[in-house]
Amino acid sequence: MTLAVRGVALAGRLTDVAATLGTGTITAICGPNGAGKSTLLGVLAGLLDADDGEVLLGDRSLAGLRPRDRARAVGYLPQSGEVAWDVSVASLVALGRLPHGDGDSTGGRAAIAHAFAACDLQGFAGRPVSTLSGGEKARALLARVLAGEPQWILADEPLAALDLAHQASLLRVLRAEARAGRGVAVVVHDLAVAMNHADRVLVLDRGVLVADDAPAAALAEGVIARVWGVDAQWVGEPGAHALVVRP
Ligand SMILES: Nc1ncnc2c1ncn2[C@@H]1O[C@H](COP(=O)(O)OP(=O)(O)OP(=O)(O)O)[C@@H](O)[C@H]1O
Repeated sequence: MTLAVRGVALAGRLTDVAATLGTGTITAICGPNGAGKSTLLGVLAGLLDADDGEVLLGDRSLAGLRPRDRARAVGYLPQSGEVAWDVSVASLVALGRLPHGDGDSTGGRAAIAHAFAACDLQGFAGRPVSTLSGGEKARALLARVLAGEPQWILADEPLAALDLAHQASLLRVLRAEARAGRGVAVVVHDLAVAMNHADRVLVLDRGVLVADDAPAAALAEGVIARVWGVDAQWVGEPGAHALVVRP
């Protein structure tokens, strides 16, 4: 089922943005600081109300869904991983089953176990969240999203706090979730990650969607020069590109 924005506008943040995201794929949302990436993700998640336009899940308005149905459909991982209560990692991840109300059922427990394994959290179950490092907490918060088995995973800079191995592992997890039929949209600053791992890239510039295409086209050197104002060159091969920035 598609997730789409139509003519979305939010004063000073987004201007007439329209895009349709498909399940089974990873969409990267890129752009300079302040371009509107987090705002767009928040609108797609139904957490931010746009001044104009609408968000559609399939042919239904996201805003018209009951909160529980919306939470089952869309899992959102915010940029800043604040946890209001100092619960254990096990309790935090189990919260992902809240929209299903089945944390104690066989299916619920299996989903939680899958999320723990996917995020490499074995051994952390009893730890209070306040004692985790930044990267460990980021993995616990992602596990909460995965435990909910949402149709859509919307993640705001999920790689930012992760070391190299856990970045690679997270990208594998997101690819597996996409292969399983979910839709994945991630905000990323690392354009090489978007180039090598996304199926599609949206580029925002000052609130305007300026590219919506396969990575090689959306992140062409000319687009990077225009949007980021940086003289950069792609080197390497498809799937293993690196971006060389000329000073
Ligand atoms: N709550 C808010 N109220 C008003 N303006 C906001 C609010 N949050 C963000 N903005 C502004 O909206 C614009 C887009 O912000 P947004 O956080 O979506 O950008 P971003 O592309 O995610 O940036 P970054 O890469 O720095 O995280 C920015 O100019 C920002 O200052």
